[in-house]
Amino acid sequence: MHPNALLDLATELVRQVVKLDAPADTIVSGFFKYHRALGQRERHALAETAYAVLRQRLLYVHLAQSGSGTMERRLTLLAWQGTDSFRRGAIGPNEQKWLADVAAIDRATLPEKLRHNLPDWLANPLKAELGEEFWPLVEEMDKVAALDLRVNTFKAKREDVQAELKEAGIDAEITPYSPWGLRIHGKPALQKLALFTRGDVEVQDEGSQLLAALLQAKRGEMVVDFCAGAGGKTLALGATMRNTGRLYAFDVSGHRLEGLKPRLARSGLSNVYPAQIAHERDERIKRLTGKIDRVLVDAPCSGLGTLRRNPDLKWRQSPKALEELCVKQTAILDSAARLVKPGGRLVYATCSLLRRENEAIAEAFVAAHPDFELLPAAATLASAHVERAEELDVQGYLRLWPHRHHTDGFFAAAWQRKA
Ligand SMILES: C[S@@+](CC[C@H](N)C(=O)[O-])C[C@H]1O[C@@H](n2cnc3c(N)ncnc32)[C@H](O)[C@@H]1O
Repeated sequence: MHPNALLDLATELVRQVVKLDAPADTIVSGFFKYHRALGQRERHALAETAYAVLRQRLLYVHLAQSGSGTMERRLTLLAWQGTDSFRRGAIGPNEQKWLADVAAIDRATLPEKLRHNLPDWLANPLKAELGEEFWPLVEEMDKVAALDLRVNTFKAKREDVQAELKEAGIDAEITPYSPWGLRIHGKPALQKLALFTRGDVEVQDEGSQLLAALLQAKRGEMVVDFCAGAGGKTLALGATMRNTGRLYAFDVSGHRLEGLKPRLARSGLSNVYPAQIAHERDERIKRLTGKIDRVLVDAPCSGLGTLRRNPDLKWRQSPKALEELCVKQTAILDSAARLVKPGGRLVYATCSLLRRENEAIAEAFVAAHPDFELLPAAATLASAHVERAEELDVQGYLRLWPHRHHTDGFFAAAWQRKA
């Protein structure tokens, strides 16, 4: 495609994502469905440019106050993630000069807000939580996440999958913590590989894999994945259960549960029972009261731990939405806890970085439920063959940070119901 035409398309995509009226990944995939002729490298340049605008939106909007052309074109030129020669081929001397002038600005002299590119309601609690580590987190969240795979150990061995990927020209390293993980840098097309279609691997961030390790569902048990969605964690739990016992996958969204079906078919698991529920107090759930060995609550949350992949969330979430989520999290956790039998295990997890959705919810839960006692994360994870588990534990909770662990941000608390 001619550079001018590609830049125009990139500008159009940026125009759509900065409206912030829908999730960026939905907009990007819809855009590519419409523009089918775009090649792999062109798609990559366009998507990464749109994401770069979202990551550093405050900075780019500030810099784009100068220059000419539409605001979206200026943002696109500033954030361009394709080759530089391509960008040069699409612009005239005036834009060239403007870009050079902007590049000469010393970013370190800019106000703090333009350097961290976060709304105050998010920057302030993170600074309070992390102190000097706030800036390494900011830096890490501006990076593109690596691609993590979870090996389906019900079907395959990690070293065999690694060798098969190597044969396909893909270098995959063993993840530092998860006993089932492989990490790939770059974005090779995996969907057509035999090991993907036959269900030997699933794409899953190492952090998500560690939540399944914390629940440690075993052979023959009754297990509930209370907020199963498209079943990323369900599949990991089914594999640790070695396809035995009974694993209920609940969610209020039938659409999300639909997404589980093809993955389940690939996985070879037949112990999973997906069911759409109306809400967390659904009659179907009540029948399971006190009968379940292990319950996972992968709660709906702000998703702010996934900013590397979903940078639009920092602009689309709000303090009000956060408060509503916290009410929901408390209600779901309360209902899910009723299912756990004496001696059974409950795990509450989010992919949020904020205390408000994490420690605060967990602390309020134990205050209201003295029959649940914390299972310290380090020892619990170590017993599930997680390497260097002590690095993941903060005050007994699993706490994953992008800049410390190179995973998405996650929180999880595991409790045992007293017998
Ligand atoms: C963080 S996502 C789950 C992701 C999923 N566990 C995975 O690994 O792919 C949270 C899910 O909670 C679901 N949810 C929201 N309210 C719920 C409720 N009251 N009861 C059960 N699930 C609920 C949402 O539909 C969403 O799929």
